[in-house]
Amino acid sequence: MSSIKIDGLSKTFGSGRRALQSVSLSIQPGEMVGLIGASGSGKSTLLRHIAGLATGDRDAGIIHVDGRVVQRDGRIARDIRRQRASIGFVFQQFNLVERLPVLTNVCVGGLARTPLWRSLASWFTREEREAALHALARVGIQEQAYQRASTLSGGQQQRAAIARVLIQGAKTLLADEPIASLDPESARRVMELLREVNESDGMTVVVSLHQVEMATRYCPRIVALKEGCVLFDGPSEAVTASLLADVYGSELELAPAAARPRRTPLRLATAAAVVGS
Ligand SMILES: Nc1ncnc2c1ncn2[C@@H]1O[C@H](COP(=O)(O)OP(=O)(O)OP(=O)(O)O)[C@@H](O)[C@H]1O
Repeated sequence: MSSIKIDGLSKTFGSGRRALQSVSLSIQPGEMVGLIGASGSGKSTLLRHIAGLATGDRDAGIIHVDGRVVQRDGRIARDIRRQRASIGFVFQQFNLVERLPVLTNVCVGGLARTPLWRSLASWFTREEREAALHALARVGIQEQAYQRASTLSGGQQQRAAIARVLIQGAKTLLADEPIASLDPESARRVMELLREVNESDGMTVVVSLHQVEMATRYCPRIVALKEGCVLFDGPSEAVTASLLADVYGSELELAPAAARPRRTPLRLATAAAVVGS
């Protein structure tokens, strides 16, 4: 059974903009997939649809996660709250409640299993707190557990967000440009953490990234979107310069040299050179 199965998903926004066009994908349990594409190609829209945070066009598409329907023909499944408990979502901007302690933010990951009144009162059991501390230790920020989330660096906040997904007990982790606001070292640590969660816990990870080099380094499988369509779906080793030129087009041409993909694999550097020349 696929971890994520998407069949014929299309999404047209009110403006008439077709953000996704007949997208079909099948992702197996334990895969780590990098989602790449130029700005506006539909990466965030696709991730939000998988998580049931947005609905596709009517009569166009069905999404299963762990064998259960998330949405069908533009309608969200009735049991979506239960479904969401098994889908972790990490955002570019961390989505922590800044005035609350890190520990509370992480405990909230167990929300689906917690009665609403207890969550609202920020009242968690000792077991829940211990589990949150354990998750914080795993992501390497246990010493910050009692600080307000706002006092953490960007990288630490993103690691807290991942700890929250660990508490959630999610089988699938969707990460929407999780390193876009981070410095290179923090970005590397977050990507290492995603890989660790993927390999040690067998969690399925789908991560959208602007940095092609990061995507090919950490994700064995790459899915490239262009104008809402799947342009490429294959192993990262098969990502070539000409593919990148096709995926990014003028965006790659216009990007400052420092922002272009560099280094390994060699063909990525070639892509920048070819397209930028
Ligand atoms: N709420 C919305 N209303 C109207 N159009 C939208 C909405 N959200 C996204 N779009 C459009 O859908 C297309 C896909 O957007 P999306 O954010 O998924 O792209 P992306 O690949 O994630 O881009 P980026 O890398 O810049 O974040 C874009 O043309 C965008 O303008």
